[in-house]
Amino acid sequence: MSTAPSIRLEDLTVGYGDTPVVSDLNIEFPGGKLSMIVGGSGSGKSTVLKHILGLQPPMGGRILMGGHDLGGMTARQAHCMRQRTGVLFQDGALLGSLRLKDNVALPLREHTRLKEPEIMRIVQDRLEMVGLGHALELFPNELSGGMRKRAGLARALVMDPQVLFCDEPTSGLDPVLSAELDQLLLEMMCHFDMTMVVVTHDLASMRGLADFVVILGERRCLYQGTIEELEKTTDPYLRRFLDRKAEERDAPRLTMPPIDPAMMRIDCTKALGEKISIRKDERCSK
Ligand SMILES: Nc1ncnc2c1ncn2[C@@H]1O[C@H](COP(=O)(O)OP(=O)(O)OP(=O)(O)O)[C@@H](O)[C@H]1O
Repeated sequence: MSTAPSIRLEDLTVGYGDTPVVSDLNIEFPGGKLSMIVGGSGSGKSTVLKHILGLQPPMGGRILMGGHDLGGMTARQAHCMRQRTGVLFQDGALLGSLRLKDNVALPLREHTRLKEPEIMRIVQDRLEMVGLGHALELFPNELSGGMRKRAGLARALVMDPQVLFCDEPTSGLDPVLSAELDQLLLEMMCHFDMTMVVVTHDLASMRGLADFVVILGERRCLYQGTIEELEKTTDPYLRRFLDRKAEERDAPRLTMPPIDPAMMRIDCTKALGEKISIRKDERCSK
């Protein structure tokens, strides 16, 4: 049974200035599952993600993570929430002046009191998980596009997140690398008990990965539910999304201890209550 938080959008309207991009979203991304937001270019996928990440205030409605209203949080609660949230940006968002090991270590140095040897152990561990155990000393410009994405994933996972957001993780990758990254995301879902929300254009990824799908278009939510239900739809607009071969979902089971809560700078269990706390067990419970 997953302890990862659900993310609920209630009557959410998002946009810029006075112009709504997507209106009246009522969606619950289930806790411990992998959800995908898809839709045509300009349908508002990134805008919705930006709002869930708290980078923009909503025009209306609210966003709840694990039952906590993001709009009503204290600064301390918001800090804790961010600490438990990983984000994989399209290009990995690595700092060019830092070696890979230091890019991945950044959140641990910022948010924990862990000593350097322990930080390096975790960094090495995460980089090995994404297949970059050999690349600690490299700078971002010495990595391929696929490696940069995997490095960004290692950094997004270094704080043992309960929620991971990915913005177009397979963009710019060829089909083989895309499939490898999909497989890696599945492995990470298994390894970390977390809620993952992925924005994508990639229908093969959607079919291969998603437990829950949201399709945006015409300034609203056109579909929310499972892939299985989506496959049965006769809606002409939605049928356009359904023209690629499904991929096998088969994630290996991995194990690794989480970061000791005593090593966190702020006790988020106290700040956020029981609903959002550092997990101690229940790996791969799905
Ligand atoms: N910072 C901004 N200010 C004003 N309008 C914006 C801003 N960012 C995006 N938009 C507009 O919001 C709408 C939705 O854009 P958004 O990037 O969310 O779509 P998307 O579905 O992610 O598109 P794509 O798949 O092409 O990345 C577009 O009409 C875009 O022009």
